[in-house]
Amino acid sequence: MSRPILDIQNIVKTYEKHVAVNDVSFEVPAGSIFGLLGPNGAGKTSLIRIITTITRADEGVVYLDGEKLNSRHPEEIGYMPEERGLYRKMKVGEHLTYLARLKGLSAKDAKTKISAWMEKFGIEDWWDKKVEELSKGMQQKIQFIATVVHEPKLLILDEPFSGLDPVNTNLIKDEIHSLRGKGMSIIFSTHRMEQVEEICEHIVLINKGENVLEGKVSAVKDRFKQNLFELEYEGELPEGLLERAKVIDQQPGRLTVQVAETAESNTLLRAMLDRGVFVKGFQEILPTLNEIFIRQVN
Ligand SMILES: Nc1ncnc2c1ncn2[C@@H]1O[C@H](COP(=O)(O)OP(=O)(O)OP(=O)(O)O)[C@@H](O)[C@H]1O
Repeated sequence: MSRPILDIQNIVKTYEKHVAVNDVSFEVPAGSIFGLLGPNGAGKTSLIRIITTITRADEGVVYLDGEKLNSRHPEEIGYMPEERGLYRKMKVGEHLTYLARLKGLSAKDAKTKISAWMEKFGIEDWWDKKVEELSKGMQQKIQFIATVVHEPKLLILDEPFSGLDPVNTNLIKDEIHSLRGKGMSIIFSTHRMEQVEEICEHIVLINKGENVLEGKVSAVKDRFKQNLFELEYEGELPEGLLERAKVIDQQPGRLTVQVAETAESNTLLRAMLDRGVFVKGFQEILPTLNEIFIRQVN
């Protein structure tokens, strides 16, 4: 396996007496979109602030691309916090240039790259607009540009779609996929599990400061599956066909069953076909990440 972009080992963070992060370890595979999940107060922001060197861990160590976290690393990370922080009185172009310069870009490079992003988003005429003249969603696009303009190795996005309409959500989503396609690694933190299902390949679930679940989304779902299958058919089901399966739900032409083990679903399907049932659909029902999240944090 290639080296992870981020290797988090035994991180502990305590605020006065409250342990916000309690011995958390996980790896973020390079070039992946990784979901950092957990309920309110789980410790996600505390972890992100350690990764971005805003605060220090009390214990543990973080490696970015194989190197122990150090003062050069902020230039290699792009962080879009949930609390957006743009200076309202500054003009958009000037503001983006200022932020890009902080991340190490030359004035010339900053201008070229910012202009390219503004053009890509169709907002090139916003250069001289003041931040306060922009709507919340418009400011969010600016914040996204500020986060990615220096082409960081690691992008950390906290609720990047909050406040965006569906068109702009898709625009940012497409950009996230395109950046990932160019090799960027992306940590995505959100409470919207359907977005995680859609976007992330790996996840870690933090609860009460601890890592309670991690892995590939497909493997996590597999681990929590309950051998449920949905069948769509035409006609009547012959007597005795469902003897070995537990019927969870039965509607005309549609059946949800639970079998003792996955292989039994094949036996059931074969029995249906052998007995002349016209099967229109047959599929396994895997738990949603939302269901898994709720089960794990309760
Ligand atoms: N500066 C601080 N001082 C004291 N306690 C803090 C501080 N920052 C966070 N905490 C506490 O640490 C715990 C973890 O907070 P954190 O912000 O990391 O959670 P989170 O997972 O990001 O939550 P959310 O999803 O609500 O943003 C919470 O109990 C919070 O009250």
